[in-house]
Amino acid sequence: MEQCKCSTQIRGLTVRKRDGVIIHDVTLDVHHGEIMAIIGRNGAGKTTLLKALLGRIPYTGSITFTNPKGERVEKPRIGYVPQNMVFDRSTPMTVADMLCANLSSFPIWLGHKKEKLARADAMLQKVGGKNLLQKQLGNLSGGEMQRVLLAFALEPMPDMLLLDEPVSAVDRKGIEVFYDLVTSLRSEYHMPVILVSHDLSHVARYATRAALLDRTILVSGDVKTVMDSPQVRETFGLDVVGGARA
Ligand SMILES: Nc1ncnc2c1ncn2[C@@H]1O[C@H](COP(=O)(O)OP(=O)(O)OP(=O)(O)O)[C@@H](O)[C@H]1O
Repeated sequence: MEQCKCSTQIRGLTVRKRDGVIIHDVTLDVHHGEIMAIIGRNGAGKTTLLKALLGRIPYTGSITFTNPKGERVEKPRIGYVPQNMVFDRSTPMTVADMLCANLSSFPIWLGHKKEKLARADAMLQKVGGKNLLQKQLGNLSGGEMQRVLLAFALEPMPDMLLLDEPVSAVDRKGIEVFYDLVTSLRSEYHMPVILVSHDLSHVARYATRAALLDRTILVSGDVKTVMDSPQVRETFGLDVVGGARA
């Protein structure tokens, strides 16, 4: 499989909405092969930063993607696992319907072609969800839904993966399985991952670098440096020792 390619350079990124500035002058580099955790209080602008990276909202400043040779990549493939997915839980739609719809323009009510179903199954196997194919979306647990969303984000294999609080409503075992998967994607495909999280112990355990955002980047660097910084202690109001609550 082709190795994932994109590093990103964010320079002077500012997002404004009617009520004023949401994020201001954000400058950050994320290199391929690293898991960059974005941490910060509620409303600090973390999701807004991801939306700007996805090109879903207008911004000023620049976001540049480059391959390992330093060449610019104009349209990188970016996989996104959102904070949550709002949908009608009574929908008869199955995981197979969702994944196959992503794989073809064939209307799902006409059934699925065998090869698409096999591919959807392979996508699920990659994320440890091999028995989920025929389940209805409304019957999935939080952890199962996260795996389906991850499978969805990985087809086609992206150049960069964005995860927004991917483990809310997921139990401890499910969280570990999810992060182990993300870690293996990083090592197997050298995929850069940007992870928004409130859980500092997960950040300490799984991220390679971190940045504290509060409308702008207050501190960034290796995880320990960021965790030990006065800015993080002040924001989260706790002693952080090696990334865990003291
Ligand atoms: N479309 C919008 N219009 C106006 N304000 C918005 C819009 N989207 C977000 N905001 C505001 O921007 C701020 C940052 O929101 P954002 O969702 O990026 O924060 P966050 O750090 O991800 O928060 P949380 O940790 O609570 O998920 C919030 O005050 C929010 O109300």
